[in-house]
Amino acid sequence: MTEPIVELEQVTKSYGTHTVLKDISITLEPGKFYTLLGPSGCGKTTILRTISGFTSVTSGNVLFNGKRINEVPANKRNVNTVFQDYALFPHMTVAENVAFGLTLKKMPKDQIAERVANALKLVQLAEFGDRAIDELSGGQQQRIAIARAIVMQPQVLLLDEPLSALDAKLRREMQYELRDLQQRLGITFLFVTHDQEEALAMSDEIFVMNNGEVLQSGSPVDIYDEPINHFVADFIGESNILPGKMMGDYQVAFGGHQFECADAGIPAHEPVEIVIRPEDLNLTEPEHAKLKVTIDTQLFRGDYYEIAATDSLGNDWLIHSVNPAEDGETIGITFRPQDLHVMRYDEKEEEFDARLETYEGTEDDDLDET
Ligand SMILES: Nc1ncnc2c1ncn2[C@@H]1O[C@H](COP(=O)(O)OP(=O)(O)OP(=O)(O)O)[C@@H](O)[C@H]1O
Repeated sequence: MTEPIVELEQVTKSYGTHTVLKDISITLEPGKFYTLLGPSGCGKTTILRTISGFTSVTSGNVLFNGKRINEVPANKRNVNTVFQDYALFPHMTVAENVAFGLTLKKMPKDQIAERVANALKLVQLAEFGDRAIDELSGGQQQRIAIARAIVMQPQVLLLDEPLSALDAKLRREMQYELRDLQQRLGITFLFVTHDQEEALAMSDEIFVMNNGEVLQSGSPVDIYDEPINHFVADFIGESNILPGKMMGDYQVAFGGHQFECADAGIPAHEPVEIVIRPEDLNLTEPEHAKLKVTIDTQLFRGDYYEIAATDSLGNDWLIHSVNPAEDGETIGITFRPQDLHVMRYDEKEEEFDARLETYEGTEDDDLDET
């Protein structure tokens, strides 16, 4: 494994009796794009602040290149932050804004000019150095805030919801740009968002947080396909989450029937939850499927129909289908066993990872659609 650049070891942060970070352990490797994803107030910004040095930790360690930096002041850490509101100085030009940190460090003027020009080029605003800040669009201001951070040549760039003030289209463009910039610079980005689509699109690795804890970490695909619990399954993408019962390895019961699945290592008869993504469900004639649902309503979403339906036990279902259905119609739904994911109640990430590792690849690849 590559040597980590930043590590949080069992970091806890409390304000009085209010604990906002609970035993956080995360590792960042050089040159990767990481995202902290979670709802408002879950502690994302506080994690950034413990790394940048603007907040002290109550217990635990913050390491940078293997060295403990708990007591190292913010200005001595090789980390820069891009803030949500950009925090640009309105009375300075673009170039003066970008140069600000280097001027404070008393770097020679010609070197500053060269570094500023490079940074502006990297964010595609090479010609904008003499502009006033209020002559820039929101997206351009956003890029200047990034230029001001990268001009310092940090080893780690922290980005606190940097795209939240932009409209949807610009936000998408900036997602490409930021990802591209991270790859060109080759430095570690730790990006904060509460937007799951943004996290899935941009990250090498996501830390899903709730209530001061990291619930799950992994690649976007792993987290989407194998969420650890109800919160993660619900927060990331759209899901059908139903109560069920494990019947033995690769067998699970829910909705009044037993199904093959790709999950194992869970005791028989244990109550579990089932996740099936709406896009993994197929509509068929009722006689061709164990599960039958009645269509409640549907919305045309451009490239698919989003269909809301209910099964005979009263469970709600969300189905994405390229073909429309008819309101009130009873239809069958099928899915592939490998698209059904079983979650244990209260399983910890280490137990979940160990179980996946033991059983991964041992499932029968010839499982039939049910
Ligand atoms: N200086 C402080 N004093 C007391 N409580 C604080 C302080 N800073 C943050 N908190 C609390 O810590 C919790 C986590 O806040 P934090 O800003 O890290 O959340 P967040 O996930 O970044 O939220 P958002 O997405 O809304 O920015 C919140 O309950 C917040 O009220």
